[in-house]
Amino acid sequence: MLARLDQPIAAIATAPGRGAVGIVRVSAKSVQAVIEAVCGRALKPREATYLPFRSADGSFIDQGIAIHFPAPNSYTGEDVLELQAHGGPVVLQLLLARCLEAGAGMTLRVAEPGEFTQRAFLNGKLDLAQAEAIADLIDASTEAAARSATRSLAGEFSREIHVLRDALINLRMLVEATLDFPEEEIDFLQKADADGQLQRLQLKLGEVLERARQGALLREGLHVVIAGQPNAGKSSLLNALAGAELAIVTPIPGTTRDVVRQTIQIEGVPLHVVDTAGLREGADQVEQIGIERAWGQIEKADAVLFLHDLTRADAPDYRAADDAIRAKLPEDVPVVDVWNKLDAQPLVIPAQAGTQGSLSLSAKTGAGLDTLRKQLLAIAGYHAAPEGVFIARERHLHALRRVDAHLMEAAALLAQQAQALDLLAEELRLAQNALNEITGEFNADDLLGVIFSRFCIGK
Ligand SMILES: Nc1nc2c(c(=O)[nH]1)N(C=O)[C@@H](CNc1ccc(C(=O)N[C@@H](CCC(=O)O)C(=O)O)cc1)CN2
Ligand SMILES: Nc1nc2c(ncn2[C@@H]2O[C@H](COP(=O)(O)OP(=O)(O)OP(=O)(O)O)[C@@H](O)[C@H]2O)c(=O)[nH]1
Repeated sequence: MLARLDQPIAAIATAPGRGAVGIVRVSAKSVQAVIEAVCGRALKPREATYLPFRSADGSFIDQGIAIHFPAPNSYTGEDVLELQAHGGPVVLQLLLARCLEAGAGMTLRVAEPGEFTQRAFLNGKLDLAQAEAIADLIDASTEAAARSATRSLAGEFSREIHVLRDALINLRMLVEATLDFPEEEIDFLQKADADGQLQRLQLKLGEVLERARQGALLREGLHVVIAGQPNAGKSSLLNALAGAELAIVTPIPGTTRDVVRQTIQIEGVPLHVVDTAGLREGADQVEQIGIERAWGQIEKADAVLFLHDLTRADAPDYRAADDAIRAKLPEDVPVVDVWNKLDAQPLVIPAQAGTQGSLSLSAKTGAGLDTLRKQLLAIAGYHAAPEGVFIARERHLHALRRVDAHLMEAAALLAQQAQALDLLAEELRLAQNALNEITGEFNADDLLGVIFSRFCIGK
């Protein structure tokens, strides 16, 4: 692996397919050999030069722009050459092949996915959270997700983590110093307000965790399943939410036989909506498979919109069939009772106990859709002002929750009048490790450096 990290790499940096401009990038200890062979002249550092890209036989592959980013001032921190050509798949493949040929002497190879960014991380250009934010920015499905990824990329998330880490290091210094001078122990910790420090740290961690949770929501989105009896208007609701005719709508019960998916957004939160086959007994074989798939989707959902037909709300057999469905809904998935066709039957239906609420709307006219959208955001727990959110991943949330658990342990130990100072120290150490996982900084010397620089050990 390490040897591979030393190898020069090249790749087409732009999306596959046709485009106005396409870029081939080379990163190596030195890209001079490739510059000489392909550009046929020296390049001024970090300056765009318009020139022909040359084949080995001297013919031109394309006329384009070349930029040399001398190490270490480049995206990867290595020597980087960028060739900006016309964006055709064939011309870019030819240019890449030409670079590989020109760099054969230094074993230039095609980069693996993420390898340029991995080098940027290893060369200290970015930390791990920032590197992940680059991928999240590229994958963002809404503007809010993209903006919060940019904030993480700019280091906002990492800065919050560093603030937590610095406070944690201070506390660890206190505890570890107390360990070294046991006769002063309790006094020392009390005087330095170790309790207060820990409490403030926990409070701050709670805030960061909440912001990260909002960011993770922007990244992952919410999986919502529309379920209910045939003809309740499930496909109509999907279409109304999406603002497009995606699913087939007919008055014939059992129209939707397979799941239909669509990602829409509410205030920037991606919503993965699934329309399912109507749930009923005595369906034919194909419909039955659709119904089984519907239940499979319901079990995996973050929320279920249980759709009912308001015009049939008074029919005992209709209510009985709804009750049968309700009895089978998983307990741990939030359910919203949605009474549809409000335009045809203007009735207000009492809230169903034990659900995330009940509302009525018309998929046909759109009345009540806004209330539903707000309800979905509330279930997701999304309430952030988008400018305060930074993108985060499940991995980050997991690490932050582990930090939280270690700090709770530490608080419990501290409350026991420091009878187990070494255990307390260990909990704080584990908390810091979990924090460091987020930014990818695992270096134990960090802590030692700070301790030694601030404490006079000989004293
Ligand atoms: N043409 C082009 N556009 C691009 C990229 C690229 O590689 N090429 N990027 C890549 O994905 C992104 C920009 N990322 C970059 C990050 C750092 C440096 C760079 O030269 N850094 C130096 C100098 C910094 C400075 O002058 O402030 C350094 O870090 O020392 C360049 C691009 C998006 N746009
Ligand atoms: N008046 C009125 N009719 C509606 C409304 N929503 C849906 N419908 C009608 O109800 C019928 C069934 O709608 P669909 O959206 O196909 O219902 P579904 O629940 O997907 O049906 P299945 O595919 O059978 O499960 C169609 O004739 C729709 O036009 C509404 O808000 N008001």
